[in-house]
Amino acid sequence: MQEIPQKETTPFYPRSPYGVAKLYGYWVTVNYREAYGMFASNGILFNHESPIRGETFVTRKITRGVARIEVGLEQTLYLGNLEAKRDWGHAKDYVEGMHMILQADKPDGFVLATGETRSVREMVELSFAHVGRRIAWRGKGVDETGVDEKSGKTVVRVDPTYFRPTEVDPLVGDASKAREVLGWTPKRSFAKLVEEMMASDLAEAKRDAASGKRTV
Ligand SMILES: C[C@H]1O[C@H](OP(=O)(O)OP(=O)(O)OC[C@H]2O[C@@H](n3cnc4c(=O)[nH]c(N)nc43)[C@H](O)[C@@H]2O)[C@@H](O)[C@@H](O)C1=O
Repeated sequence: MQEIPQKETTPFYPRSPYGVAKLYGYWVTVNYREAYGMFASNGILFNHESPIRGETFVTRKITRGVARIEVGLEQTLYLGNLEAKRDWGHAKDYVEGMHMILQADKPDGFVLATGETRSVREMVELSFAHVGRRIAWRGKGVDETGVDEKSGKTVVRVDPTYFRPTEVDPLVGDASKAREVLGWTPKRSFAKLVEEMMASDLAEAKRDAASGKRTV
């Protein structure tokens, strides 16, 4: 990581082919703006989540997994790096931010982020707390497990398959420019985001349980 927190002027250091490809999009936008005077802006959006987030991204994987464990459809949630930290915001705030970027007086580049980080571990604890379960962590590294204090069952395990070859740690944004120039600030808290995702995934898990659907 080149600078913490990351702002518009922080040098890019992409850590995946996907990140590398995004830099093409970033610079071609700058180029069209500077070369042809087009209203072309970049939004540099940190992680933004919601109940309709894809099931393989870690926030949704956690809320969906916890809900399915709660209704008895699954036993265990397998995760990668529990210490990974992200700046997770609510997608609705980011969509509002994108709209504001396009209404600005002039085109430019803006970081949209909450400025707060949480770990995967915290996300797990908060999600289980929504169904009244406290997690006790036992062991270390790949052998670490999360035990539901109420039932004594192991509900979280580490699977190294999910480790990233080049982890970005910690990822946290500074959205001061968006606040000062556009008046954008995220309105929805992390706790509210998790609450919304858990409510949605619990409803879905209950529907799946009622219809006998047990697919992962
Ligand atoms: C800003 C950026 O945001 C997103 O990309 P991402 O940050 O890679 O999102 P993610 O939810 O896959 O991983 C978040 C963190 O969670 C850790 N982690 C632990 N255990 C598991 C695990 O079991 N699964 C996954 N997926 N991640 C895990 C993993 O190591 C990583 O540190 C996209 O919107 C992307 O489009 C984008 O632009």
